[in-house]
Amino acid sequence: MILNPTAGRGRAAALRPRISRFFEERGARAVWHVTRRPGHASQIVGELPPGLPAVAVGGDGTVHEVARACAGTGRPMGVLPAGSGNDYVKALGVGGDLRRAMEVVLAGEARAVDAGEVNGEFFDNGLGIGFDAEVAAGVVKAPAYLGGAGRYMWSVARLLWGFTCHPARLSFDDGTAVESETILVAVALGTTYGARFRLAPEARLDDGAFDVVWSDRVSRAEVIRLIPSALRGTLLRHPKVHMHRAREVEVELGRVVPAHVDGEILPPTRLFRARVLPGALRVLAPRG
Ligand SMILES: Nc1ncnc2c1ncn2[C@@H]1O[C@H](COP(=O)(O)OP(=O)(O)OP(=O)(O)O)[C@@H](O)[C@H]1O
Repeated sequence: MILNPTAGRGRAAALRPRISRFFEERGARAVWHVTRRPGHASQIVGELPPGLPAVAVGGDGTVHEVARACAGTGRPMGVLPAGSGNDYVKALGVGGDLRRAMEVVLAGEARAVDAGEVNGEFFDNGLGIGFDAEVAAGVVKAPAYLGGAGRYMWSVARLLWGFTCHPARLSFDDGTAVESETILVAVALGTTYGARFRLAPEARLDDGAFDVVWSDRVSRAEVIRLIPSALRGTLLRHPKVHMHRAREVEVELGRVVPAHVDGEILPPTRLFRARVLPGALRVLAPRG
């Protein structure tokens, strides 16, 4: 168990006795490793005996660090949701319920799923460029009492007054290229971003491809109307929202635009080259 004690605003640490008890009662023993700083989870996993499963106990930041260290090694990764954002467990088909997630870790099956890489940075859930990343960066300023999804909504609302669309050229590995002025580009492996927003409702973790989602130029009123669609997962029905499935994508922006992978902010740049790493991760997922 790779526990980030700060995840979920400190709530993750308090889950430890409950998790230990669950496994003990079923004849298994949880061995705990507690992270001390950002990046520590990857280091801990790198030092575990080969083949032993590593279970991320935290939010998507912890999953990102554990996944990065497991990718390409054959080591299975489990996830126990204990953060303020728990997007990856939704893509896995586990959901946000801790008890169900513990059952999957104990009795699920190891499945190969895709990961991604952009400008040399690993990701397991998605790359977001533009509005998405500005929202992720703004979440840290939101009042703590709002909780995960509430803090994300707070950041969305705050940004609506000043957002701009970004000139972008998207080139895909099948030779297709499009130019647009978009509010964001999501290069998605998983379905869900920012705790609740289903930006890529049709994405599958094991199809060997990204679902790349972008928009035409949109006004503030249109963005406000798009938010409920993003929450419901019906975004792709909107005529100004587009999706293309690709193994590789290059996104060139007219100017430097903020971007993130799995919620972690990337160094500023105008050019993003992303490719799928097919089947690079083994994850503990529900059987069948
Ligand atoms: N001991 C630690 N002290 C401070 N930060 C840590 C520690 N261990 C891990 N971290 C960092 O905490 C960050 C947030 O973790 P995580 O995403 O798992 O939790 P969260 O509550 O869901 O956070 P978020 O609100 O970002 O979704 C990660 O980027 C990780 O690098």
